[in-house]
Amino acid sequence: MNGRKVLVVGGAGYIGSHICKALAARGDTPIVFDNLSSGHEHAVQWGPLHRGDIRNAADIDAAFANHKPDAVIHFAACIEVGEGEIEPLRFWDNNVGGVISLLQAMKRANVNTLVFSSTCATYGEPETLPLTESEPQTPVSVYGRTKLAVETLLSDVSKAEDLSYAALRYFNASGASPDGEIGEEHDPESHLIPNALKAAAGLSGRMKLFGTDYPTRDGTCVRDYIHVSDLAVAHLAALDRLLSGNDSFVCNLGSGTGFTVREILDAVERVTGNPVPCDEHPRRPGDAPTLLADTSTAERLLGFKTVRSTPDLVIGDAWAFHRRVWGLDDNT
Ligand SMILES: NC(=O)c1ccc[n+]([C@@H]2O[C@H](COP(=O)([O-])OP(=O)(O)OC[C@H]3O[C@@H](n4cnc5c(N)ncnc54)[C@H](O)[C@@H]3O)[C@@H](O)[C@H]2O)c1
Ligand SMILES: O=c1ccn([C@@H]2O[C@H](COP(=O)(O)OP(=O)(O)O[C@H]3O[C@H](CO)[C@@H](O)[C@H](O)[C@H]3O)[C@@H](O)[C@H]2O)c(=O)[nH]1
Repeated sequence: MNGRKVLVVGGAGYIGSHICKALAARGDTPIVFDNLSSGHEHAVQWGPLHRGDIRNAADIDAAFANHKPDAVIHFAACIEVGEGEIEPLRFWDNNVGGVISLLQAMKRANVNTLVFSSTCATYGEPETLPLTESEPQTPVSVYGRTKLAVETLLSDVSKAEDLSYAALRYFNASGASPDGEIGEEHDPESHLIPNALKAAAGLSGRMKLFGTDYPTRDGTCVRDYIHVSDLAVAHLAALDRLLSGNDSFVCNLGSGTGFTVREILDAVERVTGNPVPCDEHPRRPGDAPTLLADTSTAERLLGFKTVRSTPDLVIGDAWAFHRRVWGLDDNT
C-alpha cells in the first residue's frame, strides 16, 4: 500500500525520522508535525515540516486542515526516563495530555488510524521471559506509567469511537540509517550505545557502567536491541494492517535476543577498534535486570522479522553515522 499521506508527529526525532525515510522510499508522503523540542530540522528530509505543539489545538488542527493526512504515526513524547522522576507533571502533560489533544484533533478531522510508540518500559520488572504482550504491565518509572496510561486511553476510546490503533512496544531502539544519513542525536544522550561510541572516540572521557550486581550472566543488565531500520519496516506493516481494515492491536517490537551491557561494550570495542574507557557505578534507579521480547505476535500479525538487529550491525551503522557527525572520518 502506498501513495498515502501520513502525519508523523515527532517525525524530526530519532525514530520518527527513520520512519519518514521508509515511508517516502515506498511512495508515501510523510508530513512531519514537530515542535523541535528535541528533534532536528535537518532530520526532516522526506516531506514538509509543520512546526507546532501537539498540545495546542490550533497547531494540530492546522496540520490536519493543510495536509489532509490519511493516518497518523505518533512519536512525540518526553523520553528521558530519569527526567520523568524529577518532572512528572511535564511527562504526564506531554505524553498523555499530548495524545488526548491529538485524538480530539483526529476526531475533528475525521482521521481514525493511529500508530503509537509504546515501550517495553510498561512491563516494569517482569517475572516471565521472554516478554509476551499478555505479561502484566507494572511500570516502575513515571515514563513507563505515562505510556501505559496512553495504551489504556487508546483502548477506551477505540471501544466507543471510530478509532483503530496499533500500540507498538519497542524494546531498545538503536543503530542508524545504514547509508549514514540519519541517526541518534539526543541531547542529553542517556542511551548506552551512543554513550559508549563517544567514549570509544575519546570525546567524553570515561563512561559510566550502571550496575554490576544484577542476576544476569555477567552481572550487568540484559536488553533487546532492535535496529531502527527494522523498526521502520514494522511501522509500515502496522500502518498497512490498520489501513486494510483490521482491528486495533498491541505488539512487541524487539529482536528476541538479549545482550548484557558488557557484551555491548565488547561489541563497541570490536567495531571501533578502540577501547571503551569505563567506570563501574551503582545501579541506575528504575533499570530492570532483563528485558527481552517475545517476537511471535509481530511475526504473526505483521509478518515481521528483524534483519539488522545484531550488535555488530547496530553498532557499525551507529558508528558510521557518528563518525560523520563528529567529524572523525579523517583522524580516528
Ligand atoms: N529510543 C528508544 O529506545 C525508545 C524505546 C521505546 C519507546 N520509544 C518511544 O519512541 C518515541 C520516539 O522516541 P525517540 O527516541 O525518537 O525520541 P526523540 O526525542 O528523538 O523524538 C521525539 C520527537 O517528538 C518531538 N516532540 C516532543 N514533544 C512534542 C510536542 N509536544 N509537540 C510536538 N512535537 C513534540 C521532539 O521535538 C522530537 O522530534 C517516543 O514516544 C519514545 O517514548 C523510544
Ligand atoms: O551511559 C550508560 C547508559 C546506559 N547504561 C545501561 O545500559 C542499559 C541500557 O540503557 P539505555 O540505553 O539507557 O536504555 P533503557 O534504559 O533500556 O531505555 C531505553 O529503552 C526503553 C525500552 O527498553 C525505552 O522505553 C526508553 O525510552 C529508552 O531510553 C541499562 O542497563 C543502563 O543502565 C549504562 O550502563 N551506561
